[in-house]
Amino acid sequence: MSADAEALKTLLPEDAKRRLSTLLERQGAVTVVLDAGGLDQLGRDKLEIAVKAALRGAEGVSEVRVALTADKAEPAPVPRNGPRIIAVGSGKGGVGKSTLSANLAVALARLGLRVGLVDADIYGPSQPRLMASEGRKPTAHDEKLVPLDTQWGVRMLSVGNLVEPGRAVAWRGPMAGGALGQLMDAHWDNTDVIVIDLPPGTGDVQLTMVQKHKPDGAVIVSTPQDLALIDATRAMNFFEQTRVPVIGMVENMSGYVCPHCGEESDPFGHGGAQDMAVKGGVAFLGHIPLDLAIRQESDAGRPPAAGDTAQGQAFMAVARKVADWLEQTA
Ligand SMILES: Nc1ncnc2c1ncn2[C@@H]1O[C@H](COP(=O)(O)OP(=O)(O)OP(=O)(O)O)[C@@H](O)[C@H]1O
Repeated sequence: MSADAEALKTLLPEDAKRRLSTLLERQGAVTVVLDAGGLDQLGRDKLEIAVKAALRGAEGVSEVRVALTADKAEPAPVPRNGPRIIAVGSGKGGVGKSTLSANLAVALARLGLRVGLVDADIYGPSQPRLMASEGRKPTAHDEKLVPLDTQWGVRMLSVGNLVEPGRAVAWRGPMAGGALGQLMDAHWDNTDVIVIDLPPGTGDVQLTMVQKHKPDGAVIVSTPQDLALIDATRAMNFFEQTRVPVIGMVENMSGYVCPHCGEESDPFGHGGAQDMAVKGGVAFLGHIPLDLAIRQESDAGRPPAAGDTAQGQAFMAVARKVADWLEQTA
């Protein structure tokens, strides 16, 4: 552990020091994992607030994320025989993370895998629209949700299928964590891989999700713009800190193909994410063009990856690399 992290540990309230499992610091972003065993909701809230208050003012700290886990005495997670888990993350919203997640799931299914899709983007669930399951409600048996079937062979669960649109927006961290737990602990038998569409950013909800459900790997989506790339770096650091291997980076909205004349231009630049992947030592999984057809088809609930258009091929190329990674790390 670096000297900075050691110094930060001394600033924690006494109770938090006793409960500390991990404290990591990277470029001003501090990740704190605490054992919240025996605490009720009020106690958990107080602990989280106290830790954030203690560290936020500290020199060089720009961001504090807190994850509260169950009792420390609980056995460490054993290797699962269940589905592999791939988290799709981004440093910020609007870069096409949900679009990529849906199309990656459909493309992996086309490659012959049995695929599940979990929409963990609880504050803006868009998978029901992208996967044409709006208004459908999953059933439950044995107190576990049964994923919805879709016409592309991908089974899915989204908070958007559980609550009325807009209702989840007011949820606080623990409620959000509970809802995500239900989506993950569902009947995912006969599934090879679950693709999780994470909420944008690198905050507490993402941290809890990653701590609790231990993805096997992460795919990071970015646009080629400089600002988006700064955020993508944060996402990369986040997965590194939480010990989730980064499978690679996808550059979305890369090169604009004019629907009228077919000419290609680069409104957001081109290749930035690829350069960053190379510099950061992570694999580059491919470019997805900025193409009106992708938005129109996605909005209409027809994932482009299901077709053989140029857009569909771009998603298939990314999925092939992810499938290779899954095979190599099996
Ligand atoms: N390659 C693309 N070409 C054209 N439009 C795209 C492309 N990728 C995504 N979009 C559009 O951009 C918008 C944002 O995409 P999306 O919802 O997937 O992003 P997000 O990163 O998941 O956003 P949020 O963080 O808000 O959930 C959508 O309208 C989507 O259809």
